[in-house]
Amino acid sequence: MSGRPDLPAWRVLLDHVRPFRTNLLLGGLLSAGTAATGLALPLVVRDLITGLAEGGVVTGLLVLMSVLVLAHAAIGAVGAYLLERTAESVVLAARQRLVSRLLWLRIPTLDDTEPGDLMSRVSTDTTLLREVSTRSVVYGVTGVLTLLATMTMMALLDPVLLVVVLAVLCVAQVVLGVVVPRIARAAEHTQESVGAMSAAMERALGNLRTIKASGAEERERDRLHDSAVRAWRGGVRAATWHAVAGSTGGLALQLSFIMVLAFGGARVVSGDIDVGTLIAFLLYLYYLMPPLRELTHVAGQYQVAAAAIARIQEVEALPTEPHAPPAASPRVASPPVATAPPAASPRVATSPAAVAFEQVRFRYRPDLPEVHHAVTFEVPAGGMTAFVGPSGAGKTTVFSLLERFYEPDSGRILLDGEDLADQPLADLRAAIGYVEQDAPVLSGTLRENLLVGAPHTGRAELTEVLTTTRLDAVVARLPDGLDTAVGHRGVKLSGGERQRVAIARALLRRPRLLLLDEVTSQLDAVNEAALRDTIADVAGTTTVLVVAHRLSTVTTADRIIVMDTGRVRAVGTHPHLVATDRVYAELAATQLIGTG
Ligand SMILES: Nc1ncnc2c1ncn2[C@@H]1O[C@H](COP(=O)(O)OP(=O)(O)OP(=O)(O)O)[C@@H](O)[C@H]1O
Repeated sequence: MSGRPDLPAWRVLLDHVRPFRTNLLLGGLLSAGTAATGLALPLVVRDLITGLAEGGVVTGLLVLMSVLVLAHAAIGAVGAYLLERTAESVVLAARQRLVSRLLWLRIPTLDDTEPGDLMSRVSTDTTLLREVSTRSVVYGVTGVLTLLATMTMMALLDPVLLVVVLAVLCVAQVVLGVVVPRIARAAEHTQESVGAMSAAMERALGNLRTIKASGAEERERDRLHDSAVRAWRGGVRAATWHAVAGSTGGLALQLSFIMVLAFGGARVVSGDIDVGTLIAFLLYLYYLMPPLRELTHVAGQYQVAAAAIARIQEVEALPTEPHAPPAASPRVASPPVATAPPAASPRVATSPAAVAFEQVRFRYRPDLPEVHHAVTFEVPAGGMTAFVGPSGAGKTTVFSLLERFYEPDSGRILLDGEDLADQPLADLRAAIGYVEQDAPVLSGTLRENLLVGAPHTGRAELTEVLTTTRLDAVVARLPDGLDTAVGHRGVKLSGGERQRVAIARALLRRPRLLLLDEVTSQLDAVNEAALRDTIADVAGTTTVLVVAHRLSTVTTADRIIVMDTGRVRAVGTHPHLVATDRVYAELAATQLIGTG
């Protein structure tokens, strides 16, 4: 399946339908079979009536009629089921492909998109493929075949009258040529508005507390109503053009009828054709009506689907990260822990990683100022290293670059002396435990949250991590323990509990490199001290990098890297920096932690 946005919609549609062509063909044939059994029925009825009138035995015909009725119903049901199933399968495949793409989107791409809009492409736009991918294909094909067959019969009867009909239909075609693109534009507009509405909805419901606290419900409601009205307007416009297209087709046939009557009458008078031919021709003209109506409808449907396909194609064209599962579990330290089972301790089986930045320059987007100006530092394997410095200095960016959420513009980032750019992404991320600044917790149960990155964790290991992060008391307090649902973004937990859940989640991955971004900001003094002990413990077997505003968390660090406006200003231990670095000394002084 191609994600090229320049492909015409019909090519993309064919790509979507191709995997299901056998079912589609079968469904189409069964639909034709249903029509055939339906057509055969009147003939049997005619024979039956004739047979009855002549006093003959009609048992056979009655049986045949029953079989035809049953076959008609059964074939019709199976055909409809197959077509509907195929349509659902087309939608399912499109949704699965989009989901697989969205989860591997590159973070810079995600920074520039609205999640709600992307969600509406997966849920709403894919639904629009349903109708057009099966029914419309079948009706389109049968419509064209019927049209050609009928026109052939008309040509055989009187080619001159056929030319008259075609002339009228050509005029109608010109009108349709104007109308159909307008349906497309209206559909495009509707889908965009539905996307905007989903984005606004996601923004509102995802931040309802902030909106309520800011008293902004009415403004948000107006914004949502606006999007809904825009979608409605697009829908109404599309319906209007659909109606114009439908009546143009009908009108063209009525006009053809009048023209054929006039021209045909003249040809009968002049003796070119007989009355019977004219009547047969007029009957065929009426046979044209259903396929023409179907084809006009299909053209409209196609335009709506084309708008949805364009939006789906945009997602398919978004850049994604390469994805392959991690090669193996994180690198094992030598000698491996042979005496104790691996589940006994979450943190002894891996070897710590060394990290280095070499002249790293980075900006988030080409139009934004540089965030890292030749950042250089080295962190040996093991121990704890803290990043401190004013807000906006580029500390979190160090972590984002280590996770390869973004790529540096120049310079190198090394893990154990190997350039990150040369390491498979999945392996790299498997080696890193990352606790983000706002400690995100996913909706679901506490257990799901803890095990999201390490689903095969043993009970002993989980219990140990819960104890280390002091979550055991929290779990004991919760009504369903680990199986308690934590709510959207973990709203049912306190800020400090969320931070500890995020830390436990990272520890359970047994990282070789642990990145902790502002993880003590919401902890009370007791829990902060406990976490300090945990970090010190972890730092024995894992390289721990910490971003901290509170210097109390980092005074015991093995080294502190002071960053300022995208540069490394100084590196050293707390006492060394207090004595030698003005910015650090000021930070230490303002936080009243003493300078010793
Ligand atoms: N996704 C992003 N897109 C664009 N600019 C960004 C993005 N993330 C951060 N920035 C900018 O990059 C700069 C450095 O941000 P960073 O988060 O690394 O700073 P920080 O030192 O961690 O700050 P803080 O201590 O406040 O968390 C800031 O000016 C910020 O506005």
